[in-house]
Amino acid sequence: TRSSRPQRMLAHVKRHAARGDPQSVIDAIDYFCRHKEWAMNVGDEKGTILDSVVCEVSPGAVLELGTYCGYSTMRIARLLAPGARLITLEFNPANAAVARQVIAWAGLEHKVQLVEGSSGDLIPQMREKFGIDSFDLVFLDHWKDWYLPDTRLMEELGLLHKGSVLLADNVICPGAPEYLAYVRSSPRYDSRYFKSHLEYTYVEDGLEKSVFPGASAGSRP
Ligand SMILES: O=C(NCCCCc1cc2cnccc2s1)c1cc(-c2ccc(F)cc2)cc(O)c1O
Ligand SMILES: [Mg+2]
Repeated sequence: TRSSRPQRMLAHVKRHAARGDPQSVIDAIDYFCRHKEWAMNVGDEKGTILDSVVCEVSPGAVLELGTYCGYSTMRIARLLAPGARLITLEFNPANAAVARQVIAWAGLEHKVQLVEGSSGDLIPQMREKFGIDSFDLVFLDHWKDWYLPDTRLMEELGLLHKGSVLLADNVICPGAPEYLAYVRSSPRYDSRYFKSHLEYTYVEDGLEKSVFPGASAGSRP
């Protein structure tokens, strides 16, 4: 049967990127998506903003919701300190299979744990299955109407600590209006919009960076 777009993307990576060189894999995917076939990676423009947030937070524990082909997974993992860990969740097994190969081609598999399944099922298992106490950084890039319920779930499970950073892709296109309203409305959330463009296009999109206030915030002093 006809190959899938992620499979064609992987073939392009194997042909044009150097094994063990994450930047060459990132560049190959950007070239493929800009000049051959559009795909929903965070892309180079928003990717630069993602990089700057990762460097600023220098997280020990990162959760990525939505792996797709592993593009943002690599952008994050290549910047992690030794011993820091990235757990990334992907719902679609075919995409997960491509992502594993992309991440391996970049030589980043030892920094990344890719888990297949839905965030609603997996987030409650983070402690028992992955020994995670809390996340320093969460990159939200999965179903847009799941950003808010999953954020509430992480709050309720105590998976966010004071200063944890949430970085959400696509808050304009396709959009996550309920999530935006939530993180922007609470006076104690420190939320900021980084205006950019939908990957590989001139359409407006952006990333919302929200610093979690700590469980006690919002209650009376
Ligand atoms: O849907 C998008 N990403 C989500 C895929 C969700 C699959 C998963 C669900 C799930 C549940 N639990 C755990 C893991 C996961 S992974 C998406 C779409 C566009 C886009 C598409 C067309 C268009 F015209 C304009 C923008 C751009 C983007 O940057 C995107 O990220
Ligand atoms: Mg996205």
